[in-house]
Amino acid sequence: MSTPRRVVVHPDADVLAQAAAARLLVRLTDLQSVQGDAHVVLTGGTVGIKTLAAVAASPLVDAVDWSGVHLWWGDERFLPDGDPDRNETQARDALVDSLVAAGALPAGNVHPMAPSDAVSSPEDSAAAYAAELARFAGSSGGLDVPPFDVLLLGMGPDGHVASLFPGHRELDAEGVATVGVHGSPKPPAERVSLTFDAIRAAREVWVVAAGAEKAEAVARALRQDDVHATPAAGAVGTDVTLWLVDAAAAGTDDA
Ligand SMILES: O=C1O[C@H](COP(=O)(O)O)[C@@H](O)[C@H](O)[C@H]1O
Repeated sequence: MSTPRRVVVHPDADVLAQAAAARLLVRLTDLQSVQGDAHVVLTGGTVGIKTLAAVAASPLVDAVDWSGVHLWWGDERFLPDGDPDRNETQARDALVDSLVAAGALPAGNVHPMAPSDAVSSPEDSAAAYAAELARFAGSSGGLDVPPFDVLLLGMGPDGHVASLFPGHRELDAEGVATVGVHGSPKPPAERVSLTFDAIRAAREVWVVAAGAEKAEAVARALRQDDVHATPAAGAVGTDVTLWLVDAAAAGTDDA
């Protein structure tokens, strides 16, 4: 079912974020030399947001034609619009709003999940997102999602990716692109997430993880543990599955 996982180890979280940002910017410029629109799925989390800040600060940010880039989210915390804990809010602050304000990124290319003050439940938000994803779906059949070029995922110390948590029933969702999530062990309890079917439709999946507290989960995921115990083990792309980690998360940090 999977492409081989490639692992790149960087010295620390800062270098990891800088390198992931550079990799994303180069990937986008490469893609734009051979195709029209590019679809990127953003992640929340410490390294995910640090990476977006590094994109914003890079001189290469202007090498990308952002008018041809669509931004999606892999998961969202089900909170009111503008809540500082929303992945959307943090991504907007780190990168997205500056690109929109500069006129580089059309506001319509930004596709957030509906917040809790716009819809009444995580399920409603998930359904609305599935419909938005379907509007941009390719013609290749399968799940109705856009042709995701790069899908970024952070990973929690418990091995969760997006809002797919160990032992939760959403891990087994099939034939749907999105799910509402209740009872998340990491606050807030209510969330919205892409499913594994949607994640695995992406050409390239990049998992970014830093810190010694994630080393055990990284090791379990890389030895392809059961996804019910370590959801990150199930995150694979159709062409590339890339793990971008720091030395502490790789378990090679002697410090
Ligand atoms: O809650 C979430 O956590 C994960 C990982 O976050 P981190 O701070 O441990 O890096 C993140 O990937 C996910 O998108 C987010 O909603």
